[in-house]
Amino acid sequence: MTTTAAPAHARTLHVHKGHGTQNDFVLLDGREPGTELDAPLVRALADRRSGLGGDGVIRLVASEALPEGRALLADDPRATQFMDYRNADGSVAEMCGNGVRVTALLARRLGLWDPTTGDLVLGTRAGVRVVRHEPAPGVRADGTPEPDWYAVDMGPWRLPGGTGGGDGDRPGAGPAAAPAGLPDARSSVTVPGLPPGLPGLDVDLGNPHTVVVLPDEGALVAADLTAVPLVEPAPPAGTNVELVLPTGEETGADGRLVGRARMRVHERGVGETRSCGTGACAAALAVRVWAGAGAPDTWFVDVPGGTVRVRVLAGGHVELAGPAVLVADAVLDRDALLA
Ligand SMILES: N[C@@H](CCC[C@H](N)C(=O)O)C(=O)O
Repeated sequence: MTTTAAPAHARTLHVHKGHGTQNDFVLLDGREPGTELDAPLVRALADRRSGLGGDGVIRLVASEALPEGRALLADDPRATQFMDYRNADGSVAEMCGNGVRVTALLARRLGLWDPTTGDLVLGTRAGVRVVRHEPAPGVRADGTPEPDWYAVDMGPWRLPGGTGGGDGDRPGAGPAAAPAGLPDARSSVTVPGLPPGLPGLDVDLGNPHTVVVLPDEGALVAADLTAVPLVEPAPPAGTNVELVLPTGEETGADGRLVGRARMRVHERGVGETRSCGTGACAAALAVRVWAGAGAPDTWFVDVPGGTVRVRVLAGGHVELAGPAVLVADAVLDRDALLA
């Protein structure tokens, strides 16, 4: 006699879909049953043909539900919520800058965060991240407001050798737009469409990045990011590769210098995406390091999906700000999704 085991999970799965500058995510409310993530479920949700589609999948979950969350809570009892982030290929990543903003918006929608009462303190595998709400920066041509922005203290950044952020890490290696022969280059990066073996600077934002500064727009357009770039020596846990083109500096409203750069990115575990928040931070930091003394502390980074702002903060931290948007609530057929 055979018996039919009861399904381990409900046959439906309630999810949310959102993006930050078109870096898009499927999000789940960890309070709902059956939302524990594993690689097959993540891949199915992120699939753009047979699933809902996304660059990553995020579960907003009580920190006490995960070992990584419990470890954070011991150090910072404010971090009661945790961003469990996975790349589209099912791999676990330490951090996602755009994802933090969209997770903050989800926490707000779910009534788990009220920005009028204070900042959101969110646990991640890279540590605690503090999120501040910024009102919509402007209105669109049709008069409707742009989406609200969220500014995230992304914590400390690190260059090769474990050095932290700060002025002491700016050797003044020369103009940002002239990367050849930079003494800070620690990796050699080969991307189809570009000359082989370009110098790349490794920047740690909690997750790994390798930044290549390009000389002109032609190179930015010509780069073929359909395949994983070759980075040598091979980073042990892989890396996200940013191609960045500094496009100018201007004086901001407060009289301080503001830099601007364009970026394309190949994300570890995903492929080319239309934005990467940690990548934008890495790109701005690399350009600033290479530009040397007097380079701006604030950068606007233009990506295919929009614009984010990166600010170097005192104490070796960096801040990422940009929009967050939720576009859908959906109920999926779990069996069909995983079939
Ligand atoms: N899109 C994210 C980064 C996501 C993780 C990355 N692919 C990795 O594996 O490190 C961002 O906005 O930072």
